[in-house]
Amino acid sequence: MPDMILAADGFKSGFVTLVGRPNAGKSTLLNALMGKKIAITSNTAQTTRHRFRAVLTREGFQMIIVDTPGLHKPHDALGEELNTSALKALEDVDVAAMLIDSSKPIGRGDEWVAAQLRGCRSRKICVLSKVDLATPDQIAAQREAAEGLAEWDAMVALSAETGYNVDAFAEEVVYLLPEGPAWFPPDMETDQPIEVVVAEFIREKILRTFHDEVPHAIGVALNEMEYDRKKDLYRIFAVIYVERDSQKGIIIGKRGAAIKRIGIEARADLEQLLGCRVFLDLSVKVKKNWRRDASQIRRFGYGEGA
Ligand SMILES: Nc1nc2c(ncn2[C@@H]2O[C@H](COP(=O)(O)OP(=O)(O)OP(=O)(O)O)[C@@H](O)[C@H]2O)c(=O)[nH]1
Repeated sequence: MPDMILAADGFKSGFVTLVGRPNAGKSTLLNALMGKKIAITSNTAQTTRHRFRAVLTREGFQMIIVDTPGLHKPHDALGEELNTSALKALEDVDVAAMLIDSSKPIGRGDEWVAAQLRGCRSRKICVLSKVDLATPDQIAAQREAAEGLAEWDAMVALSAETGYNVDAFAEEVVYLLPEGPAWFPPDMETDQPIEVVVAEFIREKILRTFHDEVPHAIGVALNEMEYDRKKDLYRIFAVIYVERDSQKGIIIGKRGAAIKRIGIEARADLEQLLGCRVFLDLSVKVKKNWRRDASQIRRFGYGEGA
């Protein structure tokens, strides 16, 4: 990275959080802002489990992005954990950006998220997401409806998928950030340990392969991850935890076909992430009710205090 002035008159820095109901497009926007894949995405709602920090440093600013899990009404212990961390993320951020899917009518979920936002002190940006899926009339109507939800400092209609207006969104965020120095080194892009990112990448492949068949019933733990310097190769041994024998069967598939495909896809992504060859060993274990036990959730590395 070239020399960069990281503390000077006019340098801006601060914390930004992306909120919105599950599937609104928060992780995709985070990846689009970063210009690379950092967060996992999928069609299954509530994909994001970690309070995740990404750091974007450019000439004149540093934004630290907290990608919150979708705010929603909890229905099990995992849900409660997610809600608590989402609400915590709203405190003490400089800018909160609420994503509203342009292609879907505003619903009670959006209203609920907006109500949480109204009470917080941060500056607020309304993001109308996924405009590539909506007609101009739909977007105009959404804009009008969204205006009544909170007192917005700015409103941006964008598509994280095509990249349309992602830069405009970044500019609005920077405009609203306070002046301050860079808090992190400019080449640092995430504060997650690499093991967590690796486990999340594997989980993403499973969610994408099975959609709603095994939605929240899986957790991924790494038993071992070691780098072989001589061979320039990572050896990764991961365990996929499920709640029931039937789920184990689904994940393994006929004669191991499903888990083999997951392994191949995850390995391709991991080789890109780690910049070297990867040997990936996946196994599946049944652990009943792990989702209902909050201490277990922490042990798996999800939620607060992980
Ligand atoms: N067409 C289109 N699809 C998008 C866009 N942004 C996100 N998506 C898709 O919408 C789905 C949900 O996106 P995510 O980024 O995972 O949503 P999220 O808000 O992080 O979801 P949670 O983790 O459940 O809170 C994924 O299938 C994305 O590919 C967009 O701008 N255009």
